[in-house]
Amino acid sequence: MRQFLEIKAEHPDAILFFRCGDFYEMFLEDAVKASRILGITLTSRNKNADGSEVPLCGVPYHSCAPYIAKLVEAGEKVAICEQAEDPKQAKGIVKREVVKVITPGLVIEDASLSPKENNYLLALCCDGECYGLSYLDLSTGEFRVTQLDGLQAALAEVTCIGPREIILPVSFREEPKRKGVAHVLVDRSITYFEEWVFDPDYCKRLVANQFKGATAESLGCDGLPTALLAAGAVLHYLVDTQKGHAPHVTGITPYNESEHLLLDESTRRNLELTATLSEGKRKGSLLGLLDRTVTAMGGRKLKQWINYPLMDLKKIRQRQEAIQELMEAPGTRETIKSLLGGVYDLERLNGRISLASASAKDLSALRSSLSRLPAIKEQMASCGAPLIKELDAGVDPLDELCDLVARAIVDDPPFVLRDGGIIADGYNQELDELRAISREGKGFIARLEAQEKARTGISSLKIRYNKVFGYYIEVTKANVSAIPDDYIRRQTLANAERYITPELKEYEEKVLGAEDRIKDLEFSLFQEVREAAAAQGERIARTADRLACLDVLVSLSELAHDKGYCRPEVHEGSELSITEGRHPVIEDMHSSERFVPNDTLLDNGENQLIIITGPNMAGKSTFMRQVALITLMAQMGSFVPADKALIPVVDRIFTRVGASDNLARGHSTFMVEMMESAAILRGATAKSLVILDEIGRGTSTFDGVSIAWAVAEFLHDNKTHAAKTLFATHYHELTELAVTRQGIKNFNIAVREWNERIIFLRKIVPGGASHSYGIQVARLAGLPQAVIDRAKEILTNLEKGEYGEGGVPRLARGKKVPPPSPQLSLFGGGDDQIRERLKDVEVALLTPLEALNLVDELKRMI
Ligand SMILES: Nc1ncnc2c1ncn2[C@@H]1O[C@H](COP(=O)(O)OP(=O)(O)OP(=O)(O)O)[C@@H](O)[C@H]1O
Repeated sequence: MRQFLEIKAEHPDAILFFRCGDFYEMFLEDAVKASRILGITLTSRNKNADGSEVPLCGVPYHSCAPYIAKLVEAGEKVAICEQAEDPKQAKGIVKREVVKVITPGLVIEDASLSPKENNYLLALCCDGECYGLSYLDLSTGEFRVTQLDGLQAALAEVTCIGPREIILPVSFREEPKRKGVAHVLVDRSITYFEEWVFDPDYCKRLVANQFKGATAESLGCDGLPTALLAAGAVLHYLVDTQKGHAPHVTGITPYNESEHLLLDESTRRNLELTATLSEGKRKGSLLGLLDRTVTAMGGRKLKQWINYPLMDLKKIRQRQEAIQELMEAPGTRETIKSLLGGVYDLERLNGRISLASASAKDLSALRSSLSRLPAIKEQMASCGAPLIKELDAGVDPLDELCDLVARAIVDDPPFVLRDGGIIADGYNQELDELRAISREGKGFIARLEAQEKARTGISSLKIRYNKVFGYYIEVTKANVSAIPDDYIRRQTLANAERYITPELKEYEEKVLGAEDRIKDLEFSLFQEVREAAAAQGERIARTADRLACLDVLVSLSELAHDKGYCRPEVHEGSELSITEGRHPVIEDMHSSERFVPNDTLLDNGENQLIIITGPNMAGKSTFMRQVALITLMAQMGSFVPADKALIPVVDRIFTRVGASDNLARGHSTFMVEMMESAAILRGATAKSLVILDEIGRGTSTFDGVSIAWAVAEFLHDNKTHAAKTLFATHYHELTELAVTRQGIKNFNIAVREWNERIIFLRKIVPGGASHSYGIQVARLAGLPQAVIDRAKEILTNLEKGEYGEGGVPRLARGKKVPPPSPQLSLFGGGDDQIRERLKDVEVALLTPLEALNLVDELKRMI
C-alpha cells in the first residue's frame, strides 16, 4: 500500500492499474470509481489500523483492453503501473513503475477508437487575441497546427476538429473572458496545464527533441509562434503520458484558415455536413451520403475534405479530373475499390507499430495490406489524371518489408505474444530446431525406452516422468543386477529403483527447456520484425495517406456515376448558376415523392439577393440548403447533384437556419438567432454565400419584419458585405424590396390550390407569393378541426387589416368592449358594415327574392 500510495501521488487524476501478478488491481477511490464504471465486483481487504477496509477491484492483465477502453470512454485517464523487475529475482517488494498513461485523447487501441473518426488531443492557448491551436491523433501520427484571430474563430475551429480531449492553460479557468471556453467544450475531457508549459524556450526544446533537432522554420511553422506553444503543450503531455515515445509523429502540418472555404459552427450543424441535426448521427448527413470509402483511412480523409473544402482552383480541378477519369473507367474503379477493400487501417497499424504495441495480428494485417499495393499501383499507373499520378508516386510498395513479414509471421497468428505460435517455420534455424525437439520429444523417449530394454534385457524397464525428478528409468528390484554401469541411481522405492543417464538428462533439458526457449525466442524475433517495420514508419504513413486520397476519389466517382452528378465548372468569377439542381441527401431518401430539381442564378449584380417566399412545407429550406451543399461539394472537388453547374470560388458559407438548441449555453432562441445574424453581417464578404431562413421569426411580427428588412437592405447596400444571398421569409412585405433595389429579386415556390387543399409543386418560380397556407399545413399536420376553423376566422380578420390602437391585431374577445355576440366580436369592422346595411332596409317592402339576396350579401360580408 505504501508503494501504491507513492505512485498514486504522482498520478492523482488517473485511475492506477497496479500490476499484481496476473492482475491489474485498483485500490481505494480508484476501485470505487472503476467498479462502478466497469460494473465489476468491489471487494475489500486488509483492515487498516483504524478498522476501515481497503476497497479493491481488479481485472486480468491479459484481457484488460476492453476495461481500459470503457474507462477511457467514460472520460477517465488510466495509468498503467507494471512490475519493473522479475518477481523471481526481486528482493522484498517487486519494483513497480508507471509505463504509460492512457487518456481519452491519446488512445491507440482499436477497442477505444471508431475506424472512420480521428481521435484528437487538442491544445489551445492564446497571446492576446491570437489563438494558437494544435492537435494530434496519436493513433495515426497526424499533427496539425494553426493560428486564429479571436476566441470565436478559435472555438469554431475546435468544434470543427471535434477533439476527444483538450489542454488549456490554467488561466483559462480564471479569466472572465475565457472562462466560458470550458463551458462551450463541456462534453470533452479538459486538462489544465500551468503557464510554464507554454513557455517558448521549453516548447522549442520539446519540438527539437521530438523532431530530431527541427526548428520552427524547418517545420514550416515560422510565423505561427502561438500555434507552436500549443504544439509544445501537446508534446509535453506526450512526454508525460507516453514517456515521450512516439516516433511515428514525424512532423507538424501547419495550415491557414484562408486556404479553405470557411464554415462556422452553426453552418456545419445546419447543413448537416458530418452529423444530423436531430440525432447527431453520420447516417443522414452529407458525409453519410458521400461516404462509400472502403478503408478507415479513406473514411477519415473524406471527413477532412468535407470539413475543409478548397479555395485553390487548381487543386479543385485536379480532384475533378481524377474523379472524372475514374467515373468514366468503371473497370479501373471497381478493381481499385476491391483491392482497397483488403487494405487495413495502415495509419493506425503504423501508429501501433511505432509505439511497440502492435500485435502479430497487426503485422499480419500490414503484410496482407502491403501485398495489394503492386496491383493497386498498376491500376493507378494506367490512369492519366495528374492527381492520380501524383498519388501513385507516393504509394511505396515496401516490398522488402512485406517480404520480411511474410517470411517471419504465420498467416493467422494468435493475439497473445508471449505464448509462441507467431513465427513461421523456416524463418529462424534455432527456432526450427527447438520446435523439432519439442515435437519429437515424446517419440524420442519411446525410442530410448526400447533401446534400453534391448541393451539391458530387462523387459519391464520403463521411462517415466515426474515433476520432482523429471525423466527417469525405473527398474524393479528383481532386475537391479542387470543394469549397466552408466545408470546413476536417484531414488529407491519399496520394490523398484529409479535411475537417470547423462543422455536422458541432456535430452530432458532440451525438451523441457525448448518450450520456454521457443516462447522467448519467438517474442524477440517478433520484436525484431516489429522494429524493422517501425523503421519504415514514414514510408508507411505516406503510402497510407495517398491510399486514403485514392479511396476518397474512387468513392466520389462511384457516387457521381450512380447518382448522375455533373462536373461543376468552378471559376474565379461571381456567377453561381445551377441547372436542375437537387438536394443530395433528400433526393436519396427514397420517399414516395420524387425529388423536383430546381434552377438557381446568383451573382454580384442583378441577382445578388433572392427573396424566397412560399407556403410552409413548400421546400424553401431544402432549396437553399441544396445551393449551399452544391457549392461546398464543388469546392471539395466533387461532382454535384445537378445537370449543369457554374460555381464561383466562395470564401465562406454562412447559414442562419431555424432555431438551434444553444439554450444550454444560456441564450434564448431569439438571442441565438440574432447573434448568428450579427456574425454573418460582420463576416460576409462579396465572395461569400449567405443563407438566411426566416430571420426575425423568433420575436413579435413587427419587430421581426423590421429586422428582416434591415438585414436584407444591409446585405444588398453595403458593398463590402454584399454576399450572394438566399433569403427565405414568410414576411411577404419583404417582396417590396425588389421594387426599390436592383440586385434583389423575388422568387417563390409554387403550389396549387385544389378543394381547399394545397398541392406542393416544389418548383421555384419568379415573383413573390401572396399566401403562406400555414393553416392548410396545420390541417395536414392534424390540428383539431375546431382550431383550424377558428384560425381561419382570425386570419380573415387579420387580412382585413384589423388592428387596434398601437398596432395590436384585434383578435380576442376583449374585456373592454363586451361583444353583442361572440362570433361578431371578431368582426369589428364587418359588424359596423352590416349594421349600416341593415339600417336602410325596409323589411316590409322586400320581395322574397330581394330578401334572399340580402341574406346572401350579408353572409358574404361575414
Ligand atoms: N424539390 C423537392 N422535391 C421533393 N420534395 C421536396 C423538395 N423540396 C422539399 N421537399 C420536401 O418537402 C419538405 C419540406 O421542405 P422544406 O422544409 O424545405 O419546406 P419550407 O418551405 O422550408 O417549410 P417551412 O416554411 O415550414 O420551414 C422536405 O422535408 C422535403 O421532404
